[in-house]
Parts: sequence; C-alpha cells; structure tokens
Amino acid sequence: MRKTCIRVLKKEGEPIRRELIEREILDNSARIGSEGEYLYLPLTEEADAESLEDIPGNFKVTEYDFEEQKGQLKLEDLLDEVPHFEVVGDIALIEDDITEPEEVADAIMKVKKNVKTVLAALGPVEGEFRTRRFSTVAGEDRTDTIHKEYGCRYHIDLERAYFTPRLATERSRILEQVKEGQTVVDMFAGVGPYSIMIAKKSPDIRVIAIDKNPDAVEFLKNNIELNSASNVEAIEGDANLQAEKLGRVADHVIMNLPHNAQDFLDAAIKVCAPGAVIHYYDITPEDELFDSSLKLIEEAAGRADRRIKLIDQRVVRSYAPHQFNVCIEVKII
Ligand SMILES: C[S@@+](CC[C@H](N)C(=O)[O-])C[C@H]1O[C@@H](n2cnc3c(N)ncnc32)[C@H](O)[C@@H]1O
Repeated sequence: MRKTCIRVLKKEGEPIRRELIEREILDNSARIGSEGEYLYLPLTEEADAESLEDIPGNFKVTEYDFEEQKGQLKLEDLLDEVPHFEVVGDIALIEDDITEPEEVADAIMKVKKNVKTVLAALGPVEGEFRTRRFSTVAGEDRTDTIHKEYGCRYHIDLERAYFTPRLATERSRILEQVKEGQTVVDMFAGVGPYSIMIAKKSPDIRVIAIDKNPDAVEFLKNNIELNSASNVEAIEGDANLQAEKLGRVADHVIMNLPHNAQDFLDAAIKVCAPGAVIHYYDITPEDELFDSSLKLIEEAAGRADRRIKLIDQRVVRSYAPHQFNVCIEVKII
C-alpha cells in the first residue's frame, strides 16, 4: 500500500520515529520500510503539516510502497475511545480518571505484547522528589522496570524516582550540543537519563550528576554501572549546596526542575565556566512562555557580575491546557 511517509537516514531515524509515536502519527498498520541508507516511516491519515512542524532532524516527506503489518490487533479494534497512556520499559501507565481502567488495561496487554504491567496513576507528580503513586490495574504487581532509550538502559522504580519517556527527543537535542572534553553538571539528574546518555557520547566528557532523592541516586548509580558510564559522578544532595562546592567547572548546566529551577539559579551560575550554557526548564502559561524565566536568569547573572546571551528558547511539549514545558538556553559570559 502506498502511503505518505517520512524518509530519513537510518542512523538518524530513531529520534524521529520516537517523535512520531509521541505525536501519535506513526502508522502501525504498515511495516517501517528500509532501503539502502534510508528508513521510511509511515504516517497516519491525521499527519499534516502542522503535526510535522518543528520535528528536529533532517528528513523528507515523500511516498513509499509499504507492506501491511499483517493481522496486527489495534487498540481501536478493542476500545471505543483510546485514552492517552505511555509505556516505560514493560509497564504501561494510564491516568486515574479513565472510566473502566480494567477494560483499557486488558486491551493494552492484548495489543502491546511487551507490556507486562498496567499501572494507574493515583495523582499527579508531587513533592520535592517529583514522584507519583500508582495502583496496579493488570499484570505483575510492581513499579520497577528497565527502560531502553537511545541505546541506554535505565532501571527505574516509578514510585521511588521521577522518570518520563516523553523527554527522550529533548535529551537527544541537548546531547548534540555537548562536545568532547566538556564538563556537564546535571543539577537534578534523577535516575540519569540526561547524564548517562551524554556520558556515553564520549569517555572524554565529564558529567557531574546531582540529585537530592536518595532512591533516585541509588538507581542512578546502578544505571551508571548498567551502561558502563564511569565518566558520570553521582552526588546525593541538594543541588544548591553541591554545586557551590564545584567551582567554575561546567560547560553545560542542565536544570530540569520545572516550577522550582529559579531557586537554584545563583548556584547554577557559580558553576558555569565563562561561555557555559545553562539549559533551563520551566512550566509557563501560553501568554508568557519565556520572558519571565529569562528575566530571572538575567537577574541571577547580574547578582554574580556575569552577563547572559540568549541562544535559544523553545516549547518542549505541552504540559496542561494552556501550559507548556519550555527550555531556555543562555550562555553565561
Ligand atoms: C523533574 S525531575 C528530573 C529528573 C531527570 N533530570 C529526568 O529527566 O528524568 C527533578 C529531579 O530533581 C530532584 N530534586 C528536587 N529538589 C532537588 C534539590 N534541591 N537538589 C537536587 N535535586 C533535587 C528530584 O528528586 C527529581 O529527581
């Protein structure tokens, strides 16, 4: 069957495949095509110019003759309405406001053969450590799993430490910016998805990964071993106190603590070598996406007699109605 699709170099295909899945526009009824150095990723009928906007990477929208993904059962065949859910390792996560969660969980396990457990979130991400509680709706009664992302493996317990697969593309975007010989300070490292992926790029990159949650740091240390990423130094503690001790070592500072990152800006700036880049994440309303956060960064730099140069500001993903997860990147001079 001939379909509209994305043509991308094989070596650059994975982030784009993930992005299409996240945007729910990868057509599962067709088998991904492979010819020479290219992959052909089939698009759903819903894919249009708007849904393809801002996908990072080099690709071309074209047509291709796909083989059908034979006999593949789809969630749409089993459910009147397919709710939003995400998969971490072999665990599917559904929201707590779903009507008939057992029916949804049953359908997910029938269609997604790799899913062994379906958990329903009992509330939003909360508290200092940004964790959530879950109840088991179907399958094995556990909250830990191994998640694979860009060739790295992460052992995660979803109740004990924060993790989302929805930032995979964003993490790879940061990865592109880090060069051999540089030092990265990941101030809120969690179980290590930014730190480990960056460290795996080159043994000549030094990563200092800080987190206050002792459970997250336990998983981070395991994941450093699991991925043989010995160039990551895991530090348990408060990012303000730990960063203070480091001096001006960083070429990149990752501040992935939306809602609260502003409380750590003074320490972040102190850790920046001249010309270092701060990757600052926030959750902001649609009518004020970047300006307030940028002002906070500028004020913090001023307090340290440093100047900033704006490099980039972008929406990473939508977070809630009229609210967005944004990333602001500034050079600290
Ligand atoms: C949104 S999560 C991000 C985790 C990780 N960067 C990721 O992408 O999965 C924020 C992390 O900051 C940690 N955290 C919260 N307050 C902190 C503090 N004062 N110092 C260091 N880490 C902190 C939490 O434990 C949590 O793991």
